[in-house]
Amino acid sequence: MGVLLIVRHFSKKPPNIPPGPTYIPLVGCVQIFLNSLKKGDSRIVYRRFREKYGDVFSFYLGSRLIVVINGLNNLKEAFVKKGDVFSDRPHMFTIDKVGQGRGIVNTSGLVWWEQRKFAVSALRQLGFGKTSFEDKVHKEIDSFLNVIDNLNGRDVDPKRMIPTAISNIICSIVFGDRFEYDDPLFNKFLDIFDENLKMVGGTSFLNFYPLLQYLPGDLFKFDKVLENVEFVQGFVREKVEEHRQSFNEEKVRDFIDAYLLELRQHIHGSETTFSYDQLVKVIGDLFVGGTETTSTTLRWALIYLVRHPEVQERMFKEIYRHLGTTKRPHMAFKQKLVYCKCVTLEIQRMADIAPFSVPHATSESVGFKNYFIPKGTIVIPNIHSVLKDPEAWKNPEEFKPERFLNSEGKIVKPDQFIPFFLGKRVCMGESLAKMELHLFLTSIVQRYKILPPESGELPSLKSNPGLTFTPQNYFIRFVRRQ
Ligand code: HEM
Repeated sequence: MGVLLIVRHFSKKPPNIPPGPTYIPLVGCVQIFLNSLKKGDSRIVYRRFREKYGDVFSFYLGSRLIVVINGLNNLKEAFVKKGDVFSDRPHMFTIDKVGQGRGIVNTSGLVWWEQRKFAVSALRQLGFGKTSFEDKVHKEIDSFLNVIDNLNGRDVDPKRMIPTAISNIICSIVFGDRFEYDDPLFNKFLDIFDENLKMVGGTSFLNFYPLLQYLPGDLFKFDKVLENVEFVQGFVREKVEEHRQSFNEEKVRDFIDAYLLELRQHIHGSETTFSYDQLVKVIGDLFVGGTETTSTTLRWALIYLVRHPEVQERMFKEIYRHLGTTKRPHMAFKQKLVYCKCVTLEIQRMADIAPFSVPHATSESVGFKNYFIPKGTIVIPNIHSVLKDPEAWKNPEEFKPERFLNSEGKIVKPDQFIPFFLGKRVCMGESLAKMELHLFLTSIVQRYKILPPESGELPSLKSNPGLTFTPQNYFIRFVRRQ
């Protein structure tokens, strides 16, 4: 009888929620469950559901209601027009354990608002994404090109060297320092990030079937994830302590100093969300947000370039015409490199690395498109439905940088170009990411031809679904231009 009552309780749907597939109480939608189990590509499942149930559909996983929103206008209506309601993060077992209600990426309400507002303003003051910041990126590009030079055109999998360069840029903003490529601690750091990104997909079952946490052993590797997070936080805490010892409020060196200064201003004030523990989480968020995304995009970029030598040559000709082979491709020249800009845009559209953004949640019950969405519902923005919308992009699966050029040779960027998403949670690192992508790609193409490996095997376009959609491992060669 008790079991029947529990099952009845969990089978009761709120009235008028968006349509969707049937589900088994406590298990949820079987298709989604099986797809998660075999780590399948949700883009395909969601496309089928959209065809059947419309632009706004819902399903259950475990006993959690999930709503998926498709199409640019609907995304704007939810995340911009009704952004106050659609911008929370969901409470979930793993996120709450890892995030502990701190930082930016996984928080909501006052903590999110204060920490994000401060971080955006501090990063801007430190020159984030501005021309004054460029030198730091160029310095990292120099080291990166050095590593490539030393390969002498041998086969290489760029999987490690790209995140090394990109995370070093975040290091220089946050810690005021960078690491050498062979620094053992830094490499351990990168290994741990890698390991956690691989394991985090498996842990998501705990969010929908929380009773699984009581199984003996570390079946979902979640204890290992927490151990890794603790290691990284320990390292960050040490850096914060070093900064505290040498802090001089007249000379703000980096993000940690900026935060320490802010903390001082709150010492005698009223209640505040600023604290050392918050700082450690915010730094973690800047690393996770700023490393994996840009690195993955660059790894995809090399794949598209090696598969499209004609695009490389057209980029090189444009760079050569304006800069020759030795002048650095500074941001000041970006406006001249119109075709190169189109290539970067098309790479981001095609790579579609965060097809479902980061899950949102409703902060209160809300009416949307004649449906009812209860408070605390998980909401997934389907960015993929917009970046590959056939009504906005002709032959959306075709790699075609010229699609961004109008008949006068000027760049036109349709509203559907939303790889950084939109609304209140829009990516905080957009300006830095754009700078990094432009400078890395133009610097690489200016100096090398990117070729398939000796075996001639072209890198695959298949992706590994995960937190971001990453390419499969591949080898290429960088051969210096004469
Ligand atoms: C090509 C590179 C990048 C892409 C495609 C990208 C994309 C995104 C997307 C889709 C979101 C989620 C928005 C949402 O919650 O709906 C996001 C959030 C975020 N991004 Fe990026 N990002 C990139 C680079 C960066 C960089 C370089 C940083 C550096 C600091 C960064 C920091 C963040 C942070 C902190 C958030 C969380 C914002 C919040 O929750 O309020 N991202 N990004």
